[in-house]
Amino acid sequence: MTETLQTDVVVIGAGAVGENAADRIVRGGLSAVLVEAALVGGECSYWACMPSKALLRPGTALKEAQSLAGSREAVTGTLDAAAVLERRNSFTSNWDDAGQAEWVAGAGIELVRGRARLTGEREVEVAATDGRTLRISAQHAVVLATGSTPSVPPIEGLDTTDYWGTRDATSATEIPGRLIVIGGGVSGVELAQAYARLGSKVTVLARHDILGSFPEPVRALVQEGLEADGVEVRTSASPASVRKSDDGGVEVSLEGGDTVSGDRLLVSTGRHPALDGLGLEEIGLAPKKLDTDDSGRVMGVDGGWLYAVGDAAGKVLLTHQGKYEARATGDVIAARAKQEPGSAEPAAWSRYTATADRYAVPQVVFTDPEAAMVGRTLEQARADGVNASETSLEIAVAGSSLYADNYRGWAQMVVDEDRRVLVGVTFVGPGVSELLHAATVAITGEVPLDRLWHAVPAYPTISEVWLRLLEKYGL
Ligand SMILES: Cc1cc2nc3c(=O)[nH]c(=O)nc-3n(C[C@H](O)[C@H](O)[C@H](O)COP(=O)(O)OP(=O)(O)OC[C@H]3O[C@@H](n4cnc5c(N)ncnc54)[C@H](O)[C@@H]3O)c2cc1C
Ligand SMILES: NC(=O)c1ccc[n+]([C@@H]2O[C@H](COP(=O)([O-])OP(=O)(O)OC[C@H]3O[C@@H](n4cnc5c(N)ncnc54)[C@H](O)[C@@H]3O)[C@@H](O)[C@H]2O)c1
Repeated sequence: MTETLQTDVVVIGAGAVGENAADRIVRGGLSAVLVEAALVGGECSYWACMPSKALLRPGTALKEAQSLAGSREAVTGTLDAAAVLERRNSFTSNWDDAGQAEWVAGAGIELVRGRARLTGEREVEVAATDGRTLRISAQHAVVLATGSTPSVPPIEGLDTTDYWGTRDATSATEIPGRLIVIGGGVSGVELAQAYARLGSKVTVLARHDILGSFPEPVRALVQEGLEADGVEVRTSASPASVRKSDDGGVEVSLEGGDTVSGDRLLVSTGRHPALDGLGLEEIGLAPKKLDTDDSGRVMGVDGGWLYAVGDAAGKVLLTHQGKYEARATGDVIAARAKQEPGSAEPAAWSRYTATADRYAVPQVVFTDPEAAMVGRTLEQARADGVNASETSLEIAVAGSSLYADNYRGWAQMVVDEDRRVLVGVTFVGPGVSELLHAATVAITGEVPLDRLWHAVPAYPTISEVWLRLLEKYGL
């Protein structure tokens, strides 16, 4: 049976990003239908951010207690893996999205459960989970918030071997004896450490180095942290083939001849926008990646009614940044519908653009030590034509020595010398994730270094490293 529905805006995908886009659209006075094929809340809530951080945090808390004389003596046991998994389950609401669906209803958004595809201009068809087919006409816009899909590397034998993706690793109910991780990116290192601390013997296979987008001192300290937990980190290790071993486990053969054996294989080799099966060809698009402007509008679509946000847009694959894009896009759709001034061609840094995507994206890698970076590295800044300098030092201040015995960390600031403002800041060390937002504010606000000098860090905190950086810079 086919039914028709009219609304102002259709949002496809109810991950964190789609939810936020629909919320802003409704707050802006328009109606919105939100279509979800699986769980409302998406990847981050059930298979990514929340469960992975829930798997990591108890190990870090234990390590923190062990890093101080006095509390160290009080810790006599090891992690209770079953209790960690149980706590993880509570953070995913046991993979039940009733609470999220309730929030959607409370926000005045109409939820349709099913798989959506574009069938023409402002037209969406949904194969609903209850068997109906819905044809939805959107008066103003359609927003793609369909997330991303794991990229599977062309490794011989992988298609016939049983392996874990990040979804399996974040929702697992058993701790493998020996875990092989292919991919030394953010997911790979976080999950490697989580499982090592839960009792697995872990080997990471990184094609080049781990955390390739971070400066070298970060990579070195995180690698040391992994190795301290017994993780074997093999860099410049390219898997050539994979096969099931005779003992029921898995064997990975590396280019050059070495073989690594394990009980489980985790493949975490990146993700790409989920655009397949969306009917983009119906409107003359067939991209691997969409081209969007800073308001989220997809370029090359007559009438400018199609938008993409979050992982689907493929600019920054991070929840907080996708939600930021969703706020800008939701607001601009509502404003354009009302022809509000400044919404047609919004200025950079207006509420209708996600300008920070280009200058000030913060990211934390929740390993122990943590790695935290915002903005550009020295190399990125120079490649962008910025007259950039770098100042870096080891984190060794009163606050860090109190935080942990034998504290080790490193900090770097990248300065645009022509404007004397920060364009990038990186920290690595225990507890540095909470330092990052100060850097994000300084970069986004383009705070002049001579004024930043007057932002005095409280004593004794790890933030004192800001003062040391500015002093070393020459202030
Ligand atoms: C292991 C792991 C850990 C991570 N940890 C972090 C972290 O700590 N911090 C961080 O910021 N980011 C983290 N990320 C990245 C983060 O998970 C993503 O950036 C975020 O989930 C993207 O949100 P989204 O709403 O764009 O997409 P998703 O959360 O993927 O949501 C998209 C939704 O669209 C639905 N959908 C797709 N196609 C259709 C269709 N045709 N019809 C209807 N519905 C459809 C899907 O079912 C899904 O629910 C992590 C990623 C991984 C893999
Ligand atoms: N804490 C966080 O914010 C967090 C945590 C996890 C994931 N994420 C995000 O989710 C996205 C996906 O994470 P990810 O770690 O899968 O992707 P990624 O792009 O960060 O890392 C993928 C890694 O796999 C490697 N790789 C690719 N093909 C390979 C092959 N054939 N053999 C060996 N190695 C190969 C790459 O060199 C890279 O190091 C990322 O954009 C990341 O930012 C964020």
